[in-house]
Amino acid sequence: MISSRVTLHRLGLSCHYQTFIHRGAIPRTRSHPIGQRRQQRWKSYKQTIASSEMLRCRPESETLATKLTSVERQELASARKFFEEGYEFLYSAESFSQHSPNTQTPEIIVLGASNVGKSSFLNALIGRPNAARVSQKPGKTTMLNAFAVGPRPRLSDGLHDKGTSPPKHSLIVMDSPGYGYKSRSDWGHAVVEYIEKRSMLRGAVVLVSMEKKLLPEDRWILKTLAKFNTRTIVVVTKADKGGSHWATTCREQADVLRREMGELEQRLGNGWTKGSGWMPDIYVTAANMDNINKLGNGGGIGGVRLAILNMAGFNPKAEVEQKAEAVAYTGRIVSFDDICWKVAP
Ligand SMILES: Nc1nc2c(ncn2[C@@H]2O[C@H](COP(=O)(O)OP(=O)(O)OP(=O)(O)O)[C@@H](O)[C@H]2O)c(=O)[nH]1
Ligand SMILES: [Mg+2]
Repeated sequence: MISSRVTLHRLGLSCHYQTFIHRGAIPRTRSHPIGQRRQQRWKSYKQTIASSEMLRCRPESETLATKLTSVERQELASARKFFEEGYEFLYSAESFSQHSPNTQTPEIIVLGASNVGKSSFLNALIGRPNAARVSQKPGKTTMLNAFAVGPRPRLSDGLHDKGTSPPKHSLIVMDSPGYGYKSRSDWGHAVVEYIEKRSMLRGAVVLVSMEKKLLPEDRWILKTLAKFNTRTIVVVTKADKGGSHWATTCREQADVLRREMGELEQRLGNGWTKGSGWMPDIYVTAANMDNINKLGNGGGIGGVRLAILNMAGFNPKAEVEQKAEAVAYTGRIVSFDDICWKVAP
């Protein structure tokens, strides 16, 4: 077994050990030496996950946590600022016809089995532990719930619909009911119609629990996304439940997912390809994401924020790169502070 110190070293992570102890997040048993040893391992493991903003399984990569360049660090900070800027709950919809019309704001949808952590993920994304309701019992979210997030966009005249009030936020994130155990029987219809017809949908984030093997429903949702050529990011959740083998299990899970998406690409041949239809980097998140302050960043949520912004058409990278390298940029600059979205293709 890899010792905790080696694990930390290999992942290139900083140590937030003291912070955890002071916050009382970890019960301490001083008297029993074996108990102490076990506890020590657990602490190291928790801090390993908690202290990385960018936990992702990259194809052919040994490590899960990428050592960040200063540009990437700035991008992560920009993405965080975007998502934590503010949010508003918009509406709940049971069927496609109940969605509010939207011709301006990019949307993304969070999908996954019941209890996989979709609502917790949304809360972690926007840094608001209580925005979407979370429960230990499967079947908590029963409708598609729309949340507007991010800064107020500055729209040029051509982009703003006349006669409507301008949107207050730049992106809509749709929480969804889970499939599988305790889900509504007509779940599939409402979600498939949304994926097929929602014109402002820019992509989906599919959550898969590290605890479970890929479910038939996971395969089905990936196939549906592929069929309608919807850009897809996959996130493995609950990595904290994997014990000392969490990294290996996440990597194996990521390989299975990549193989599945690669086969769909071959079978459908409709342009849903690696890198543009489905993303080969698979992100890993972990632990108590419903309590953001306890964990700091909810595992690799930073990297997912960035991936979502790219998927939705925002481009914090251009701004960061331009600042970092101070080069003359002749293309269109999408500034983060004064964010506006790329014109839809
Ligand atoms: N250990 C651990 N628990 C998590 C994680 N993410 C979420 N949970 C817990 O998993 C349970 C389900 O979380 P939800 O966010 O409600 O899951 P959901 O996918 O929205 O569930 P439904 O709405 O019922 O489909 C809650 O008790 C969460 O606290 C995680 O990364 N690690
Ligand atoms: Mg939910």
